[in-house]
Order: sequence, then structure tokens, then C-alpha cells
Amino acid sequence: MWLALIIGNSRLHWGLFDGKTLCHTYDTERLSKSFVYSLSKCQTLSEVQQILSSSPHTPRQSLFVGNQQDCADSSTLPTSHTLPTTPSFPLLLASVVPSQTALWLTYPNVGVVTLEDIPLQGMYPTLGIDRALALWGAGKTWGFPMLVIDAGTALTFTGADANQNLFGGAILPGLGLQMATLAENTGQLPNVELPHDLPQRFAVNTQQAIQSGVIYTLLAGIKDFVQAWWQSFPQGKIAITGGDRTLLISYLQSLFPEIAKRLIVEPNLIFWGMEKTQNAQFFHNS
Ligand SMILES: Nc1ncnc2c1ncn2[C@@H]1O[C@H](COP(=O)(O)OP(=O)(O)O)[C@@H](O)[C@H]1O
Ligand SMILES: CC(C)(COP(=O)(O)O)[C@@H](O)C(=O)NCCC(=O)O
Ligand SMILES: [K+]
Repeated sequence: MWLALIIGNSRLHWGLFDGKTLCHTYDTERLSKSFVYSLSKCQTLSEVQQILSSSPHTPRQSLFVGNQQDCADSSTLPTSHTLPTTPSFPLLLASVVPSQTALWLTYPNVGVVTLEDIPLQGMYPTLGIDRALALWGAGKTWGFPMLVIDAGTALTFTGADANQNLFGGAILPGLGLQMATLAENTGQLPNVELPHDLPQRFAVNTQQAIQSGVIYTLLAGIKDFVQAWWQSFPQGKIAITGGDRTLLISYLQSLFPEIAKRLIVEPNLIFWGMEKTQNAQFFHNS
């Protein structure tokens, strides 16, 4: 068993693996140095699950990964399994937040994924590790050419051609960040939640005007990138991930159903990418 930890700009994403099988995922807030220490002292799987799902730093979401056929059910996990030889539960880390990376490097049994661990060609040195991993995970799972849309704190497009060569991509503020930045940097605009359904385009109040502006321009931008991708790669695949994927898919289904139909929706792309690196091979036997 091993833990994968992805440190994004909004929160931490945890994956509990049994070898190649992703058993549980958890999203938590950023955690303290004392939490890192407590996790390192866990001796059993149930202690690890306990600390992740009910620490004072309560996770906002705790999901059972139900779509993996061979995934162990939580009730069948060896909850009293004592860790055999390693002093701490093995942890594989991928982070796009350097200050958080530094904190987690204090964990005794940590491996860090870098771009060098990902066999994609043509990556530039400052490419985000989350983008490279999501692209690798999606391409190895569904095939190349592959374009990944990650609707997280930032919204990113990251594509690779049939030869697993980075084609390129783009970065823009994600849905949440666009809403927040309007509220933070103006005198009269309120903080507004994202609606579940596609709003009216021509709004007649402030709240709906913000929602409309952010959502319709983002959808138009996605449509434009997707069409450009299909122009370069008519058979190219597209996968979407990230915390805002479900909302975006629902908007796309209303506005551009032809595009929505062709998207692969997968919350765990980065975990699949981590599992498919050499680092994870190392953990498969632990
Ligand atoms: N429970 C949640 N907590 C925080 N953000 C959430 C939650 N559910 C959905 N989101 C959305 O997910 C976005 C962040 O996406 P995520 O992929 O988690 O980011 P990152 O990996 O960059 O930390 C936020 O903009 C927010 O709109
Ligand atoms: C673009 C990102 C901020 C996305 O981070 P996230 O929204 O997933 O937290 C991150 O991948 C990053 O810091 N990238 C480095 C620059 C680049 O990819 O070119
Ligand atoms: K992202």
C-alpha cells in the first residue's frame, strides 16, 4: 500500500493505492507540520485512513473510488495490516506549490515526482508537474494524441501528439479564481457562487452578470481550444479533470453538446499519471 499526494494551489489531493489499484481518494485543506509528523507515525492502514478522513483538518470531500473494477472495497481493505518493514507509510508526492513541497519533505518515507520521471518528450523545464502527470496518465490510459483540460485553481490545456511529444498548451485563471478576483479587486462586486445550471447570457442583475461573463467567455475559450486541437488532430482525444470539471461539463452539455459528448471525464488523471511512473513501480512491492 502507498499514498499519493498531489499538492495543488487550492487543496491537497490524496490517493490511497494498493499496488496499482486506487482504493480511496481524499481532498483536504493544507495540513500542518504536526500533521506530517503524526502521519509519519501511523503504523497501520486503519490509522492512516483514520487520520486522513477525520483529522482536525477535516477533508471537504472523501470519495470512494467506485469505477475501478478491481479496486478493494473499503470493507475488505486490510485495516489492521501492520506495515512490514518501512518506518512510515510510503508517500509519493507531486506538488506545484514549492513552500508546501518543503513541508512534506520532512516526511521520512517520501518520494518526489519530477518531470524527469515522466517519459513525455519535449517538455520545457518549468512545465507544471500536475499538467505533465495528468497528460501522461490520460495518454497512457486512452491513447495519444491527447489533450487534457484541468479545471482547477488555474484552468490549463496540455496536449501531446501521437509520438508522446508535448504539443503545448495554455494557462488561464480557473472559474473560482475569476470570480474571486473580481470581488477582491473591485469596489462594488460581490463574491458570487457558480450556478449549477448555465445562466442567462444577457443578465439584468450584478450577480448574474458576473456569472454570465465568466462562464460564457470560459466556455467560448474552451470551444476555441478544442476546435483548434481537432484541427491539428482530427482523431485526437480530450480528457477533462479538476475540481470544476463537473460544473463545466454540465454547462458544456447545455451550450455545446457536441463537444461535451466527446470529452473523457476523469477526476483522478493525475493519480493515474503518478501510478504510471517509475517512482510508483518502486512502491508496488512495498
Ligand atoms: N470542496 C471543494 N473545495 C475547494 N474547491 C472546490 C471544492 N469543490 C469544487 N471546488 C472547485 O475546485 C476548484 C479547485 O480545483 P482543484 O482541482 O481542487 O484545484 P487544485 O488542484 O489547483 O488545488 C475551485 O476553483 C473550486 O471552484
Ligand atoms: C498552471 C498551474 C498553476 C496549475 O496549478 P493548479 O491549478 O493545478 O493548482 C501549475 O501547473 C503550475 O504552476 N505550472 C507551472 C507553469 C507551466 O505549467 O508552464
Ligand atoms: K489545474
